Amino acid sequence: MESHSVRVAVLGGGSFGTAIANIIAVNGHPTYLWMRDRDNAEVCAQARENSKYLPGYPLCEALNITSDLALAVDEADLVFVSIPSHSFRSVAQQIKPLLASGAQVVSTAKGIEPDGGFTLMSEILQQELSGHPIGVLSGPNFAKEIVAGQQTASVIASESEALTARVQQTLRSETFRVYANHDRGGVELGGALKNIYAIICGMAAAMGAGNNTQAMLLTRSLAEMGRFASAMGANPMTFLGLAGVGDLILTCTSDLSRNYRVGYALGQGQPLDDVVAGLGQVAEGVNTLRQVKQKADDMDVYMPLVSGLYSILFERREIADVVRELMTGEQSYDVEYGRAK
Ligand SMILES: NC(=O)C1=CN([C@@H]2O[C@H](COP(=O)(O)OP(=O)(O)OC[C@H]3O[C@@H](n4cnc5c(N)ncnc54)[C@H](O)[C@@H]3O)[C@@H](O)[C@H]2O)C=CC1
Ligand SMILES: O=C(CO)COP(=O)(O)O
Repeated sequence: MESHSVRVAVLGGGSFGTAIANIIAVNGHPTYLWMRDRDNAEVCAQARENSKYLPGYPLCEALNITSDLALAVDEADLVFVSIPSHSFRSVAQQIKPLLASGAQVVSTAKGIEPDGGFTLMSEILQQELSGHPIGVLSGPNFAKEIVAGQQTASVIASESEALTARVQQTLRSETFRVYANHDRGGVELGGALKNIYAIICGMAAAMGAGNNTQAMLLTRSLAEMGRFASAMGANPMTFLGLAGVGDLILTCTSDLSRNYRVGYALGQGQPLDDVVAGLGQVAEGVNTLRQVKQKADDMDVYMPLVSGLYSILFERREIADVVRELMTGEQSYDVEYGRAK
């Protein structure tokens, strides 16, 4: 436990923000969970439960739940931004005038800014909150399993050793373990990219894919992730860690994943807009697919699974035709880090 208490703000009263805020409050640190909706904040504070996102899981009595952003952020030593990528920049801009100097800021979002510039969430924080130490938290972390007390590991990535040490101390518990990594870009890309492949694996499962196919998809997904990350200057070895293969396996094999559920529904023939609208939570993989497809084309990075899913979701191609094309295309190398194809 950190020698003194750390004042923490968690922004975003959804599944993941609520889960990590609760851990930190249970650990005895003054913790504020900010959610934008005042009525929802008051109901959660009274009920000591986030019934919309994590029904049935009581929240620590010491956890402060508020819709007052200034109150939440004021004098915070450490701020977690658990806001979906579509609104991430606007929230970062809102806290800019409120942050104490030296406050450390950590993104938990696993997405890419939707404006087509391929901006990562930590890059948004750097742009909007320059001068503040920045980190990224990612890994195989289903919020529902965290609050259920399942043993979980996560990774905090930052150039700042002080930030990684503080996050490790603030979040650690008997059921939550945090590993450090210096490759912030690689950890962040891992968290974002895996959501694309979760959609693919959910779709395959809905269509009756067996274990052979799931194993092939997981392996070739990892190959594409490493190839793309290398082209982006990240360390491909990062993808052998929790934010890479760890989160890929988790999210591609469980219907606890929103992205997996989107893919499954698509595999059953449901229209994308209906599926996303019916989810009630964020599924970052749909936007990430658009951004990664564009970036891979721009950089001429070979990502057949990304291109195949893109053609199904946005070019109305039949799944069966795309699968046939992928299976009968040019055969290449198994492990090809450093090779173009
Ligand atoms: N780092 C990790 O291991 C994990 C990260 N995540 C990521 O963290 C982010 C949040 O995920 P969840 O909490 O699961 O999403 P969620 O869909 O459960 O909740 C999103 C929350 O953001 C709020 N929100 C949306 N737009 C907003 C705005 N403009 N201003 C203020 N609040 C706004 C919503 O009201 C909701 O409370 C996502 O990018 C997700 O991929 C999710 C699970 C694990
Ligand atoms: O990132 C997650 C688990 O690590 C949550 O995945 P989904 O966003 O697909 O639910």
